[in-house]
Order: sequence, then structure tokens, then C-alpha cells
Amino acid sequence: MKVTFEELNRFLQDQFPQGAAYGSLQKLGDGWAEMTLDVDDGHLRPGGTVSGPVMMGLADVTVYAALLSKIGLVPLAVTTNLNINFLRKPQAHTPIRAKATMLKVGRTMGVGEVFVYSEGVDEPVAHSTMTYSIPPEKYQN
Ligand SMILES: CC(C)(COP(=O)(O)OP(=O)(O)OC[C@H]1O[C@@H](n2cnc3c(N)ncnc32)[C@H](O)[C@@H]1OP(=O)(O)O)[C@@H](O)C(=O)NCCC(=O)NCCSC(=O)Cc1ccccc1
Repeated sequence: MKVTFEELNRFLQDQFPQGAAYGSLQKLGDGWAEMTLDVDDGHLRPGGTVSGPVMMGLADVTVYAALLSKIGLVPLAVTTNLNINFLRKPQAHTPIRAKATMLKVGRTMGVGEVFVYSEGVDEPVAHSTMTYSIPPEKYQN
């Protein structure tokens, strides 16, 4: 593991303070991460359900966290592909939780998957796969 929970949390707070709107880091392991988001009125769409971009944003930053656990604090690692299936309707005003796992991390790219859950419901509300591009060393800081 290239970074601890505390180091990554500090990095996110310093470099990406607006990221709190996407979710907050809860757990970090070697190649995996969990983040949650407290759902409020601003996250809802017509019909009173959590909007797709909200779930997608949480999924994206959770894979970012899982990737950084493997490669260290690399700000310019960027998403180049994201597929998502919205599987079930999340509960309104109930936190959503994302659990991301890296499937492969190479020199130039990382592939991860993430499940999104609505708290209190066992089955996932969304599933996403993502590819991140890892910059060459000269662009890593
Ligand atoms: C850069 C690249 C991924 C690849 O470029 P291409 O031209 O296809 O390939 P090329 O190899 O020619 O490279 C050209 C030059 O670029 C440099 N280089 C720099 N960085 C990288 C890198 N990472 N990967 C690779 N290269 C990198 C590289 O060294 C080279 O420099 P050089 O000519 O040798 O000196 C491009 O397709 C792109 O930017 N796509 C859009 C991605 C995007 O916007 N995603 C969404 C926002 S992120 C998000 O939302 C998630 C999030 C949000 C918030 C918080 C957490 C997570």
C-alpha cells in the first residue's frame, strides 16, 4: 500500500476540498476504498430519487482513492473511461456508500470496479467499471 488512510484523507482535503460534495473517505486498503455521501435535497432528481451524476461522482472519486492506494498521491491520474449500470432506485435522504476495488494497476493505466449501495439495502443500486490513465513520472507532482 503506497499511502495510508490519513495521508490520502489529508491530500483530498488539501488538494480537492470541493470533493467533499462527491463523498468522504471511510476506509482504505491495498487496492480498495470505501466512500459515503449524505444525500440531501440537492442530490435528488424529479421523482425524489438520487440523481445519476451524484452516484457517478461518488463512484469516480472512490476508484480514484482505490487507485492512489496502489500508486501513491498522483494528482494527475485521470478517468478515461467510465461505464455505469443503475440497477435499483436508491432511497431518498439515505446515505449512499461506494466500495471500489482495483482489478488491475499497470504502469500506464488502472482498471477498477465499484458497487454503490443505498444504506440499509443489501443489493447494490449501481455498478460501474472505470479506467484511469496514470501519468508518466515527470507529470506526477
Ligand atoms: C492525458 C490523457 C489521459 C492522455 O493523453 P493523450 O494525448 O491521449 O496521450 P499521450 O500519451 O500522447 O499524452 C499527452 C501528454 O499528456 C501527458 N499526460 C499528463 N497526464 C497524463 C495522464 N494522466 N495519462 C497519460 N498522459 C498524461 C503525457 O505525458 C503527454 O505529455 P508529453 O507530450 O509526453 O509531454 C488525455 O486523454 C486526457 O487528458 N483525457 C481527459 C481525461 C479527463 O479529463 N478525465 C476526466 C477528469 S478526471 C475525473 O473526473 C476523476 C476525478 C475527479 C476529481 C477527483 C478525482 C478524480
